[in-house]
Amino acid sequence: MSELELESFPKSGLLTIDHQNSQDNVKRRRVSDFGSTSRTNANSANIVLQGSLSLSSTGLVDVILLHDRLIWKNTKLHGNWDSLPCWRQTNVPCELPIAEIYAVESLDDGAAQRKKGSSLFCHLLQEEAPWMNHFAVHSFRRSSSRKCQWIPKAYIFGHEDLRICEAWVESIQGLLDNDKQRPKKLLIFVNPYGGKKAALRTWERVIPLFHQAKVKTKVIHTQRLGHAFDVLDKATEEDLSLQDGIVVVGGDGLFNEALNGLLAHRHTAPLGPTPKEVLLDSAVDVEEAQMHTKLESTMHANPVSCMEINENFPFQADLQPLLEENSFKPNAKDGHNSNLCNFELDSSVSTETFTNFANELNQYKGSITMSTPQLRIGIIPAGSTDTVVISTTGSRDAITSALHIILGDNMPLDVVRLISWKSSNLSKEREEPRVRYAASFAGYGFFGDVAKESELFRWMGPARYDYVGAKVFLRHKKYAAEISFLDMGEKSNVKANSVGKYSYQQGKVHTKNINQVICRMNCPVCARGKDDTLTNAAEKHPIGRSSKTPFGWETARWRTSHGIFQSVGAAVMSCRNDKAPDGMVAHAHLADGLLDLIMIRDCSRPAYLRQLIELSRRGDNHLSFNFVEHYKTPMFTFISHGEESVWSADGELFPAHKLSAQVFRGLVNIFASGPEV
Ligand SMILES: Nc1ncnc2c1ncn2[C@@H]1O[C@H](COP(=O)(O)OP(=O)(O)OP(=O)(O)O)[C@@H](O)[C@H]1O
Repeated sequence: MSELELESFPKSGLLTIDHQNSQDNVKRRRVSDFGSTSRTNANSANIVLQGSLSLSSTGLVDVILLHDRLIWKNTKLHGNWDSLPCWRQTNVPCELPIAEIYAVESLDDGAAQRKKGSSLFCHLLQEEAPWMNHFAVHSFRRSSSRKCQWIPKAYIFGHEDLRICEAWVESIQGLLDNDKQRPKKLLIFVNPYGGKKAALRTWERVIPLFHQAKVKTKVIHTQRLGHAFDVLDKATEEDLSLQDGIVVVGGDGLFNEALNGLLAHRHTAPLGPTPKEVLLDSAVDVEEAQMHTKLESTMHANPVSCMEINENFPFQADLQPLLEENSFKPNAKDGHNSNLCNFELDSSVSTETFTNFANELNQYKGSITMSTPQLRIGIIPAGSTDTVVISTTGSRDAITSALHIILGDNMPLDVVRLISWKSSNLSKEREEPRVRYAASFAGYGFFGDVAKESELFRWMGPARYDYVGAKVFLRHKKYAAEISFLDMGEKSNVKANSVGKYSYQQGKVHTKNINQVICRMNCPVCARGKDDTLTNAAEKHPIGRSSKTPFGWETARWRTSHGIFQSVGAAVMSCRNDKAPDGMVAHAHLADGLLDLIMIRDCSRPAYLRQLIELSRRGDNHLSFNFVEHYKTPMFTFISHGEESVWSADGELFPAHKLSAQVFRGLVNIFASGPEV
């Protein structure tokens, strides 16, 4: 049988049930994936079931169930299925991807009566014969006014023969069950304390969706800070293997706890480049500080040596020649004050050395020692900012998030590992570093201070960030620090050419090198590195860039920035939020293996205010201030020289003295598919 034609449809009953083919895995295709060819492949091999049914608000329809979608058409319209130009004229979607059906259920009399209140089909029910049987196909529609928001929508089909309804339910349910990505069992953490303290109500709103989809849930109401972390950290592999995913009903803080609880003892990777081991206390001795800066830069110039140094504290004698070889010069333009010096060392990393290091990290990238490494984390937003959920689904809506989870959406997410190194001048013995993971944002200086102080005002709810932000801004503190990072050659701004002053760039500047692709569903940038394996890692950058790309890894080099900063931010994702709908860093990606390092140097209050407003309103595309440096990097190290602030990593506060950070591409999987628009 070639293309299906409407005339070939039966006027009642069932034609075909293809049980054999219905065992195939469901193709996870969304409406947007079908394109113009969508209706041309309805051939007999694809058909699971077909027949005539009644559809609420439409009347009698001819229906075909394919392996990847459900198609129906009003029986009054005749002609070839391929050449129907005005399907949409009925205002009813006629094609529903299986990947967008979250549940199917028989409606017994009771359910049908309950549904009578629904405007969509009460009319039909009243007009239909009383012996009519019904079943509901639960899907969603996309909101026309709110980006990426999904609204549940039920399609009520009916037939006078109960067995026919049951056959349809069974067949559709079979296809849903065959989709192995859909979770069957979930562990849920509800934080009654987060955001506006509405998490319990939020959870109650979405429970019916999970019931309809027959997803079993085990719910834990968190009792205290760290509760979710402890549960997941202490969970045995057997406990975890019983779950298909972890869901948090809360904010970024609770998500961060779950993330860390899963990774703390299960992720292993070499520690990578470290900040220097000796404190440069307040940089009183500038000469000494410069010497250490030189040494540090030398270490960074050779990452493999750097890792060896980790093992052999304090420094190896054989580093000395390397140290002498490297040229080191203060940046003369900025050298008007030793404390404001902007030292920079451009040391190209040899291809071989870098590839070795990249391979080593790659080797450990996926090494989560968990029996269920594909365990996904989901978020139902009930926090104060909900950055992670907005950045990964495009919407701050509990129902939308619940639907993503039930449908089993899956995407990898970059995670940055932050290591806070503790050591003191008095004792040169190394202490155990403190390790923490973050998926959205880590910040120092202004950002750290706001995160720290806002905890004292939690009773204010989400408004605490505005209040504390204003307070910290007025204090206008500055911090001496040194940041070394692997510059991937994608920068959105020039280096500061004057420290302590500010001036605005004219027009659109310095964005030509930055990747302008906004991260969305099926993002090509995030997809680029998916096939990385150890075997081809030598030919590819660890973050997935081909060596042929203009700003690929052959241009990577270590840089060191040294001076007075107002804040340092590391954004792992775009950090969308209500105030900045495109994200604080609009061009950041969810799974490209890079973070956006934004260093804001000393500047006047008005300049800083303007920069903050620009950053929060319009994102990084407009960071055209010359006291702002913005680089994409997979790793950096940080040392504070003077008065300390704290690092805040997704709300978790860190001692700030020495820190190193590496991004692990796609380290965890989440229940999301990226913003659709
Ligand atoms: N019962 C509880 N009492 C006190 N704190 C709790 C409790 N349960 C969880 N917490 C802690 O509350 C912190 C914040 O929670 P959450 O992230 O859900 O909300 P939020 O901070 O308001 O939102 P956001 O992180 O989006 O700004 C988490 O770190 C969590 O550990």
